[in-house]
Amino acid sequence: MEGVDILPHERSKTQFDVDAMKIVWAGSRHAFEVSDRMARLVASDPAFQKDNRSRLGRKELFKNTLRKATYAWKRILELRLTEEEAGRLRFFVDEPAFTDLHWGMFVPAIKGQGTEEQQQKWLPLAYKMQIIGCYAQTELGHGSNVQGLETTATFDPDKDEFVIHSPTLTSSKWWPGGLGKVSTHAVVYARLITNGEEHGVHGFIVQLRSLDDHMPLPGITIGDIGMKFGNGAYNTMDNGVLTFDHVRIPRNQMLMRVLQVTSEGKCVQSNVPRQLIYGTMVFVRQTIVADASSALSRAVCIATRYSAVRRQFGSQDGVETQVIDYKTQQNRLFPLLASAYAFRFVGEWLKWLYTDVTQRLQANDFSTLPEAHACTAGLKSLTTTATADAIEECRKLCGGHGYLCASGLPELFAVYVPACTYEGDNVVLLLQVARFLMKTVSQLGSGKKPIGTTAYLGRVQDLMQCRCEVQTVGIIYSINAAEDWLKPSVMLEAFEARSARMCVARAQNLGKFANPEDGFAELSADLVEAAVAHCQLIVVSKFLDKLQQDIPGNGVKQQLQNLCYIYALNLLHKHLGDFLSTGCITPKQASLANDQLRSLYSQVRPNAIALVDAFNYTDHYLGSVLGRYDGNVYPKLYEEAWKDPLNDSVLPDGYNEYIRPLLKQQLHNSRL
Ligand SMILES: CCCCCCCC/C=C\CCC/C=C/C(=O)SCCNC(=O)CCNC(=O)[C@H](O)C(C)(C)COP(=O)(O)OP(=O)(O)OC[C@H]1O[C@@H](n2cnc3c(N)ncnc32)[C@H](O)[C@@H]1OP(=O)(O)O
Ligand SMILES: Cc1cc2nc3c(=O)[nH]c(=O)nc-3n(C[C@H](O)[C@H](O)[C@H](O)COP(=O)(O)OP(=O)(O)OC[C@H]3O[C@@H](n4cnc5c(N)ncnc54)[C@H](O)[C@@H]3O)c2cc1C
Repeated sequence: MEGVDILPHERSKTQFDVDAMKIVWAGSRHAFEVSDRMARLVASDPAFQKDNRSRLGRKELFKNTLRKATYAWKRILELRLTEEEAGRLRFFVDEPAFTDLHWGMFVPAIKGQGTEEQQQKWLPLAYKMQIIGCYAQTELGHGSNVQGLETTATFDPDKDEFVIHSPTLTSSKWWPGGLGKVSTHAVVYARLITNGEEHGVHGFIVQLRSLDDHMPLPGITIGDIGMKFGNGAYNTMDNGVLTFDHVRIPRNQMLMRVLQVTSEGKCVQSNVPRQLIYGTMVFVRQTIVADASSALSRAVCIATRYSAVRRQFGSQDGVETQVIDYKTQQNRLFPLLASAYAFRFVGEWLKWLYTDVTQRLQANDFSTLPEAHACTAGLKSLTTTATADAIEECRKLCGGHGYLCASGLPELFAVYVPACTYEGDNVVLLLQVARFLMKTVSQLGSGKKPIGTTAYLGRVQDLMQCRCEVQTVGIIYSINAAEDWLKPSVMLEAFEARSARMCVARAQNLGKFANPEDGFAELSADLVEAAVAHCQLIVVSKFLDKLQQDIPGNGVKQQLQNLCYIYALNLLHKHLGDFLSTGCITPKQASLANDQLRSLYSQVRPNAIALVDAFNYTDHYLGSVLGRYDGNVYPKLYEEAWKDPLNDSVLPDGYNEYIRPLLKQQLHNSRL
């Protein structure tokens, strides 16, 4: 069987209702319908063509992005799309652009940190795109350490204005997307100074460019920071540099939900916590988790379809084996497939958590903010690291052809990998989670019961005390056969115990230091491991929770169960050292877990193609010859090669200048 016959044959083996799975993946029938409509709209419009991106020079590429982004906006208005539809349309256009920062950070910053009055003034302008905004926080010399920003906003009571200034080279704003060439406005983060006193970092709405001729306003120097990793990729974005030379803005352009500055320069703290200044980052981190499942599922879809099409080495009847049938390929690919689903569900849950904390904040209940911060920071870190690694693994899973731009994977990797850095470097964010965990553990003795995602720390403490005498044989008695690993309570217990024990052990080690900050710095690598264990537990537990829901569709739940256990058992295998060294499981139980994992791979194998079809990606969105829905890989790859500009002529440019003289010289020398 060749090419176009393979994937239909694979699909005929499916053991579940793919249409029902599509709805589970999308989150609801409504979400599925919106996504499906927007994906088709984009795919069918030649204006959104994207297959030439990697061949364009920077200027052409950027102009092309401007064209697409403004055309997308025109279509959004013409079709009167809802906010949800517009978001999906931009998603399927699949080209990083200034609009991501305008809608994704500038608008949320004003919503989250602006007063009612400020929102009323600025949001309508932003909603109509009469102003275009970006989020200017990071500086050349300071990114992770927000408290270390140098830009100043000094209040001048005589004029009722703030003076925004960049005192040093290192205080230049550096990186903000959309800043370099497009934004007319920015939310700029700067140290507030009133009456000679410092009041920490706050956000200010600053106009950067004239609304008439787009020229930078007096005192503002602005430009693009230069080419980034990869061809095409994130180079569609104008990440920018910006300096201020005593730029004046009215007092009412400081975002004042957290702290108000009066006309006398007095600071009045409102009843919301200071940390809300970081609120936009919490919001964006939550969306980045949802995006991780999109990027990962896209790579996995390409690698899975291609692994079914690709054959290597013989079988007795002369037909080579589909590479997807090799256990090694399954062992690399299926955990990534499972992770895509796992991240989807934890992303759904995180969205719920974010909505919940936002509603509480509006009612002046700030109690869940630390947990929301820890969860968004930790899950952003966990899912983006795993996704970036997974995209690269998918490229390798596609062998040599994965290295071709036509596979779609090099560009996907180049676009995706900065997610490990932006919106908080992943290690820095895990250290935030570790701080939260250590604080929680330190409060256990005081009788304060941990809640939410840390509730298990209270429970497992009890468990550790009452079963300490049997620790050498593992704390989970009930695993005596491979199938025992398929019990949700067993899996949860193993992950909870591992995380709790790692946290408690780290807390005990911290206690040995006279100065806790010294201890934290010295043990930070260990603390990061505990934070990872905690975040992995959250993902596993939210997947298990998902399975408790009513999931309609023939065989759908069974497939999700298989994926959930593959996700968890693969993690267990990868982090076996943690599980064994903390005495949570025995080597025998670990070996049973591996047996179970292999058995699950066999169950997923006939459904693999349908499980990636359930993502409902159009060929346009996938942007991959290897991942085509019809599996017609080789003829299309062959066709694609001829489109390369090098093949425009038989003889390359430079033949007469270089190749011909070289060959002639060799000929001449050989005749001597
Ligand atoms: C396939 C294509 C995919 C495309 C994907 C498209 C996605 C599009 C989205 C975005 C595009 C990219 C745009 C990128 C934008 C940016 O990068 S913007 C800049 C982001 N910058 C950062 O994230 C900086 C990271 N640093 C920080 O967050 C902080 O400085 C810190 C590390 C948290 C440290 O803060 P601080 O110095 O103040 O330190 P602490 O003393 O540790 O904390 C004080 C207390 O505050 C609590 N805290 C900290 N942060 C928060 C928060 N965000 N919310 C709530 N609370 C917070 C902290 O826990 C301390 O609490 P405690 O005192 O009770 O212990
Ligand atoms: C594509 C892209 C888009 C971006 N868009 C924007 C934007 O729109 N607006 C904006 O304001 N910013 C933006 N940024 C900037 C981004 O937020 C920062 O790059 C990010 O916060 C990391 O900060 P940094 O670059 O200073 O890294 P650094 O903090 O300098 O990190 C360097 C290394 O030091 C380590 N490190 C740092 N601190 C610690 C610590 N305390 N303990 C242990 N290790 C540590 C890190 O793990 C890392 O390995 C963007 C960045 C990129 C790459």
